[in-house]
Amino acid sequence: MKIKTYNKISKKGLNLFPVNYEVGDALEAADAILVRSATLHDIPFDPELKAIARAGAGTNNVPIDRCNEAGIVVFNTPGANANAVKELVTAALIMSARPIYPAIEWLQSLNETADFDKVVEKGKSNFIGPEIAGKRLGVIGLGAIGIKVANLAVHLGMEVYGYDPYLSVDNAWSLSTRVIHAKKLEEIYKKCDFITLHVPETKDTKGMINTETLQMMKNGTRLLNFARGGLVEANDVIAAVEKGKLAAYVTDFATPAMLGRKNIYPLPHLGASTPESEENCAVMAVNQLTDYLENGNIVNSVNLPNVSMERSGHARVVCVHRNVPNMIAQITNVLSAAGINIANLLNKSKGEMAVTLVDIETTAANIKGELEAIDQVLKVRIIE
Ligand SMILES: NC(=O)C1=CN([C@@H]2O[C@H](COP(=O)(O)OP(=O)(O)OC[C@H]3O[C@@H](n4cnc5c(N)ncnc54)[C@H](O)[C@@H]3O)[C@@H](O)[C@H]2O)C=CC1
Ligand SMILES: O=C(O)CCC(=O)C(=O)O
Repeated sequence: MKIKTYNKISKKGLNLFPVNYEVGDALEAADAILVRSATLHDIPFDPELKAIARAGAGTNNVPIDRCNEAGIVVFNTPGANANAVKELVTAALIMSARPIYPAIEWLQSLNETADFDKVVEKGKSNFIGPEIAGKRLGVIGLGAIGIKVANLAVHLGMEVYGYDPYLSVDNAWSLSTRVIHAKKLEEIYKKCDFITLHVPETKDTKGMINTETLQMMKNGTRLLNFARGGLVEANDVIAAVEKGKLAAYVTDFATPAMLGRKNIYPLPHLGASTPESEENCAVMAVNQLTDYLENGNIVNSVNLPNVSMERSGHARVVCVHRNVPNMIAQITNVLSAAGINIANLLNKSKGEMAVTLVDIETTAANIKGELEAIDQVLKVRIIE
């Protein structure tokens, strides 16, 4: 198997690939891609490409529609970098209130003088900022990161409002009972002193922070964006900071126009940049990819269902297809016409996509073409 990497991926993960795998950033005709933040939108996919693993959470750098058309499974690593992001957001929360960055900048600019201590003591009055305890924090998106941020903020003495209309049952169990359920985004915008974004960038969330929504916020709101740049209309946010509507904007996703501006604190997409998170993501991504390439099992895919079946029989047929009627019958008809006995079968669907795993008693290399010819079948593999 050839695994093409598009970013620097932790060795701890890469070392888990079977020894006969070729792994590198200059491979042609790759069987799988391992990527962090590099965008794959303009990259043509080889017919051999079976899977893409995003070592991280957000998959908006992967063209999911194109992957669906080609039967390519896209994985991510849910939660693997959530603690790293939570810790940076905690720093950002305090940085947005206490002018730590300008204070350091000012101090660094001082020259050595006899009255250094006096100058420092006098100058510090320019760097007063409020405490976060007792203030209201709105957390938009209560997934792996949002939950950790919300729970921590409760411990820091904040009154926390959470908004997530798609909150999963597992996440609900992990959320502090002291987090107040905001039923509408407006509630967060109107009530909160601090707002932090933890939603994926989708067609629903793109540009959600704009002149209209900023207008609903209290004067002097502090906004944190460690989710995606596309969630905010950059020019509207800059204008809101200029007018003081936002007292601070701290973001992992700066635009050039945001640089050098007072009260805008840009970071170079550092949320997941800890050794622990880089290792967690790489290990999870490599294990998921290997299980798919070796066994057709799927765990943590964003476009295909989870399927895991113990290997039995002689070989496994992996069919990725559209979620339409009569697929199992057509696949098993091809097998039975070839006199192949089925040892086990599993079929699952997710949205418009589905996968069928069939363990068979004999080899089936000769029927790959027939399976591929079935209408709505997107990718077929026979794993011996
Ligand atoms: N700065 C960085 O380095 C990192 C940034 N991220 C970004 O943070 C995002 C969230 O990451 P995780 O918490 O790990 O993902 P997650 O998938 O665990 O959580 C996302 C949450 O957003 C909710 N959601 C989706 N659409 C929504 C909407 N329209 N309104 C409100 N809630 C909505 C979902 O129900 C889910 O609970 C990622 O999609 C990614 O874009 C993630 C990791 C690192
Ligand atoms: O890998 C990275 O550094 C970025 C992480 C990220 O943005 C994500 O997981 O969505």
